[in-house]
Amino acid sequence: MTTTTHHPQRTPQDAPAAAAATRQVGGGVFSPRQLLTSLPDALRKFDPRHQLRNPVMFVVWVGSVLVTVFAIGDPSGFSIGVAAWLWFTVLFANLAEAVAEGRGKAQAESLRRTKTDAVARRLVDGVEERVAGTELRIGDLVVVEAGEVIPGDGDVVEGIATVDESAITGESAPVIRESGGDRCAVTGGTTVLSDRVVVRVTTKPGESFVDRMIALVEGAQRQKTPNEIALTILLSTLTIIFLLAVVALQPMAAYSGSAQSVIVLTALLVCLIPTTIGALLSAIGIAGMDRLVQRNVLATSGKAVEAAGDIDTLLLDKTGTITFGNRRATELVAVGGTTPEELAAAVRLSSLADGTPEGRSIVELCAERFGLSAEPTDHEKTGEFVEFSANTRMSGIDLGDLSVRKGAAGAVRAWVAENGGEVSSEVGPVVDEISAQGGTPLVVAEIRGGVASVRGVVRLSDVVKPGMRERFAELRAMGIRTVMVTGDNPLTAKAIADEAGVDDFLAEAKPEDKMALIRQEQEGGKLVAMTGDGTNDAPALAQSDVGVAMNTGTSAAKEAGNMVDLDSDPTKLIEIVEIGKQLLITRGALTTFSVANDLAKYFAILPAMFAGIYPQLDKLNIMHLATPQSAILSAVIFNALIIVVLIPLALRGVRYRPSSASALLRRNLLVYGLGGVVTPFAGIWLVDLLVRLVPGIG
Ligand SMILES: Nc1ncnc2c1ncn2[C@@H]1O[C@H](COP(=O)(O)OP(=O)(O)OP(=O)(O)O)[C@@H](O)[C@H]1O
Ligand SMILES: [K+]
Ligand SMILES: [Mg+2]
Repeated sequence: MTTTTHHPQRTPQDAPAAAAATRQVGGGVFSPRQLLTSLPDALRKFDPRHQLRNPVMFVVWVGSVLVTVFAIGDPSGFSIGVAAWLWFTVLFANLAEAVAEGRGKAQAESLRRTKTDAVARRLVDGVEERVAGTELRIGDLVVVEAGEVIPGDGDVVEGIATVDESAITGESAPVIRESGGDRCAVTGGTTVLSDRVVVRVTTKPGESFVDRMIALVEGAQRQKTPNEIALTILLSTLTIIFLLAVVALQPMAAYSGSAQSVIVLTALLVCLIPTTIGALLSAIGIAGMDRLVQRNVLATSGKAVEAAGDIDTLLLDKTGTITFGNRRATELVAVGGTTPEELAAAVRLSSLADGTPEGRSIVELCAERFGLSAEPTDHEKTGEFVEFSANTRMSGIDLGDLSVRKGAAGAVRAWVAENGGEVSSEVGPVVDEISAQGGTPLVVAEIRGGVASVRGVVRLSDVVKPGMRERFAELRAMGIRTVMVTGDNPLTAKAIADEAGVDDFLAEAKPEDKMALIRQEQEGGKLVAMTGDGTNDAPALAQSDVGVAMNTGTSAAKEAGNMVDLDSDPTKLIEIVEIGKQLLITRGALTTFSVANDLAKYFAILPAMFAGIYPQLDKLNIMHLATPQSAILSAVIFNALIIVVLIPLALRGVRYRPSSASALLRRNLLVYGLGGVVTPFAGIWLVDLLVRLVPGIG
């Protein structure tokens, strides 16, 4: 069997770059050709059932039908022109959504290719049988050896292997997957490169990670977020107000002897209701998800992506998130007259059945340094193993009248005291020294012949991932407080916290403490993000507003969170926050633009419409639009074209630079508010120059 130490560690810095290179297929820059390739999908969206989901565009759809009926009854350049351009308005909105969805399709395609029909070697009562991967059920055990594709999602329950996950992560460096610890989860469709593992299947066929990923990037599972629903309600309200305003116009117009036709009123209504944002809203949301996928992050909810834009506090677990997480025994320190050999014998015994990476590394160290066997004798097999848990923070064995425990210093001290023993004064300084250096001390104690005593300390070493400090500084600049939460002791926690550069830390945290800390922050009105990898992080990941599970982590962690980072890079949250902020800003900016745009159109068209009856209004017709008809048609055309013009911005997103919320608001009001007022005047004037050439209009 290989050991984990000699494998190259992939660094979180270069992973996203490599992944991005392979992920350019679907995303990246917008090209006008996408408008053409998405046309069939856009046409399918004319289905009224689809339109109903978007009240603003549904009104346009109904208006188009209405005007078409009238245009057929009384065909003219004007009526046909308005009808055609109203349909174009609906088409352009459909296109925006179809283009956004289309970018995910290419990614989905490349993912589908990983769904090979792998043959599984299922274990039934220790006997292997070959079945199709699609026949696997939750709980099945399968054997996978070097060169074979893992047939389904699951947890490694036996063995250790290097796995090529490039099919999913785009990252070519192999990763280590092993039983017992926080790095046990494997994904169907990835390939085992070395060794042999037994995997317990954790998902049903059709509901695997890749299946869900495909559904996600295709936007098939997209549901409106609470923010989107709120905005849709606001837009619908505006639509109703404008509908009433337009209807109220008619008696006024009739009174002055110029009752307006249904075509004109419908055209006016469509120009006034917020069609720009109505058309682009869904594309903005899909594009946000897409940007995440391109950064190798999978979000299961759009709500989480939005929440990421407003995060105040980020909690990170230590082992496996801030550090690489392959915590290994590197030294044994005997205390109180115990010889190193005696300590090794005791700690080996306590770890023989300990399947965690820590436990196995202890057995390996004892074999390497003391020549002790890594396999239990028949007598040792009769012992009762005490499994490690994050709550007890201890593990060990009871064998006849001998009991051995190893674990966190506090937990083992308490165990010794409970059993009437005394802790040698040598233990404290050793524990403190290991902790101060960022190592994790495991204290080893025994009850032998009825006497409880500490025999020594194991040093577990782990390495902080590079580049953490700079990236936490970036998070600080974005106004986000970083807190490391760990089950480890306060001294170790402090040493690692200092090295990594987090703002604060919480040590000796049990799973429920991590969750309580999140609740406490949330009760103070804060939005909390959490990154973690372990089963003991799962409750906290579920409680947090944004729960990012490391891909290297356990299935429990991945299920509990609402995002998975395929690169297992805890500082990925910086990009997640940026994407969230960008999403919120883009939506805000385009809403501002849309509403300003609509109000401006009101003042642009009305004077031209009524100039015939109220000649004094002609002074307000500052653009000197040719005729009321050309003014109306020009406005409808402009109203449709602006949607297409803004598709690239909706997909790309408004750029986010760290700055205060009020500065950002001021800038956006200036650019998108003022821009929204001015553009229609210029745009309608330009379109009018062309439209007036159409016979019967100018
Ligand atoms: N196999 C083991 N046997 C005995 N004690 C262990 C074992 N593994 C870990 N411990 C002790 O239990 C403590 C708590 O472990 P836990 O997994 O809850 O947190 P952690 O891995 O240290 O930190 P994090 O929460 O950041 O992952 C560890 O710090 C260590 O002292
Ligand atoms: K409009
Ligand atoms: Mg842990």
